[in-house]
Amino acid sequence: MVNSILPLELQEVVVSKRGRRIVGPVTYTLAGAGTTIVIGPNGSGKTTLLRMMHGLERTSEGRLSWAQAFKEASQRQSFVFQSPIIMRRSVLDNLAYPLTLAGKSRKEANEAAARWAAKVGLGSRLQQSASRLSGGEKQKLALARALIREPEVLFLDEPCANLDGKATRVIEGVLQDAKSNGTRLVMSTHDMGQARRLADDVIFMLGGQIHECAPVQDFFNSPATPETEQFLRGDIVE
Ligand SMILES: Nc1ncnc2c1ncn2[C@@H]1O[C@H](COP(=O)(O)OP(=O)(O)OP(=O)(O)O)[C@@H](O)[C@H]1O
Repeated sequence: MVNSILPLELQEVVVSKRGRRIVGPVTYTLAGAGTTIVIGPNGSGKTTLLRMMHGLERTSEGRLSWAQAFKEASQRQSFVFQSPIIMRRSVLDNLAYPLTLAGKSRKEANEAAARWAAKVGLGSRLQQSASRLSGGEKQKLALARALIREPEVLFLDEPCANLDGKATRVIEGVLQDAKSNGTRLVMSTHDMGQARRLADDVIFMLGGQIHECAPVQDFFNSPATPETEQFLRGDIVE
C-alpha cells in the first residue's frame, strides 16, 4: 500500500505501572499482511501489549514508531475491546457516527451503516437502541463500527470472550473478510482453536515478554521452547 502506516516498530519498549514493569522490554516489527494472534497465560501482558501498540498505553522506555506520523497512524487503526463500548443510540447511529466524524455525508454514512449492519447480522435491528442488544450482538456492532472506516490495522482484545459458537463464527467470518480486504489484524485470544483458525503468525506472551513469535504452523507443530510446549499441552506456565 502506498503511504502505509506499517511497519510498526517496537524497540526495547517497556510499559510500567506504579513503578512495576508489566510489559517489556519488547522488540518487534508489525509489518506485512495477515493476522497475528497473541496468546499467553492470564496476566502475561497480552492486553497491555495491544493497547501499547495502539497508543493507549504510555511507554516508559524504548521507542515505538509507525511508518507515518502519529496522528496519521492513529486515524488509520482501530481497536475492539473485550467489553464493547456502545453509545446509547440506535444501531444505525452507532455505525454511522465514525463516518460522519470523518466528514462523510449523513446519506453516505447511513448507507454504509446499513451495509455493515447486514454483514454482522444486525440488518433488521438498525433502529433499535444499541444498549438493548445482547452481549454477542454488541460485540458484532463494535466490530462493524471498528471496520466501517476500513482501518489499515485493527487490534482486537479477546473479542469473542463470552460469546457462543454461532456469534464467534460470525465474527471470525467478518475478520477473515477484513483480512482479505487488506486489514492487518492483531488479536488476543485464549481459544487455541480460534488461534489455529485465524492466525498467520502467533505471538506467545509470558511474564510481560514476547517469549516466542512464529508462523502458525511452526508455532503449533514445532514449539521452540519447553515453556511453549507446556503451554500448548495445557500445563500451567508462569
Ligand atoms: N492499570 C494497571 N495498574 C497496575 N497493574 C496493571 C494495570 N494494568 C495491567 N496491570 C498488570 O499487568 C499485568 C498484565 O496485564 P494484562 O491485562 O496485559 O494481561 P493479559 O495477558 O491480557 O491477561 P488476561 O489474559 O487475564 O486478560 C497483570 O499483572 C496486571 O495485573
